[in-house]
Amino acid sequence: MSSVRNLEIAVSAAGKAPAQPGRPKLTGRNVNVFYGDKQAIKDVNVDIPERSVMAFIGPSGCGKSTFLRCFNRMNDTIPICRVTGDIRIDTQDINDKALDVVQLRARVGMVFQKPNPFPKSIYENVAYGPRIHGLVRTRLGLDQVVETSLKKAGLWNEVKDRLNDSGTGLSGGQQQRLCIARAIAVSPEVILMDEPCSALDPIATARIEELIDELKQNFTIVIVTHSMQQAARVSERTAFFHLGVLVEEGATDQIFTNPRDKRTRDYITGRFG
Ligand SMILES: Nc1ncnc2c1ncn2[C@@H]1O[C@H](COP(=O)(O)OP(=O)(O)OP(=O)(O)O)[C@@H](O)[C@H]1O
Repeated sequence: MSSVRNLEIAVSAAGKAPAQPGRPKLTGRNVNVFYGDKQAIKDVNVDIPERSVMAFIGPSGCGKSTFLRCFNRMNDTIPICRVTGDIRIDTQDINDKALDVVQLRARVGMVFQKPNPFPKSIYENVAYGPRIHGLVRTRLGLDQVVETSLKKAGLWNEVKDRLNDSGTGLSGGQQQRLCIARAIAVSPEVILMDEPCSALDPIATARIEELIDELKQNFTIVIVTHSMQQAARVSERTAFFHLGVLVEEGATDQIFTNPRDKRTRDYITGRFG
């Protein structure tokens, strides 16, 4: 990366208010993740403050997505994957065998790299979660949740006259906002975002970034991104991973302007990765 680009990242990050971490919403202590014999996450400790945005950055394959998936037990869906350590939402042990994973995933929603609306109407995409979780029992209540969720996701004005059209017929950026509305509809506390803009053009990306900025008033957001500019723009805190290790975590402006670790400095100045 050129020094000019790096300077742009630093300037963008330095313009943010200094981030004093709030009360931790998510915590990980001595977290290790294995795929068979291969260790993907090595003894990671982190506190993720509530109602803020934390970005996970680092070179491809360093374990960002693997670690993100620990917070809603999505790694359970990979048979060879094994997670150890203590991972909590508030004081609740996420890996507690007695914990209802469906309920956990309502509390900790997820938005994926590729928008993945159900092949159903726009309305049904948003209404499905509240209905199966029994959050709303009347049609009027459901209408209200659909409208509120689409408004919070910044999509209402674009779709309000065609709620019965298929969600898959929307543009990529609209589909991603529909997926965010779907996540919001079950009133989560946390939204995990795994490279949510990587399939989007710059305008759709800017729209999602604005949305993230609004959503952090109410939700704790963790975003995996390959774009350091994006991390600098949207996050209060940034965690840099390398080879499965959380090398450095701190206020985003500190990570981009004054990293403590040489590996972080090398990555953000484009010397590797
Ligand atoms: N389902 C899987 N089975 C086996 N190994 C896996 C699986 N998923 C990830 N890995 C391995 O775990 C390591 C971390 O992968 P992960 O996808 O978490 O990294 P990442 O930092 O998110 O990468 P990227 O930025 O390329 O998405 C890699 O070595 C990867 O090959």
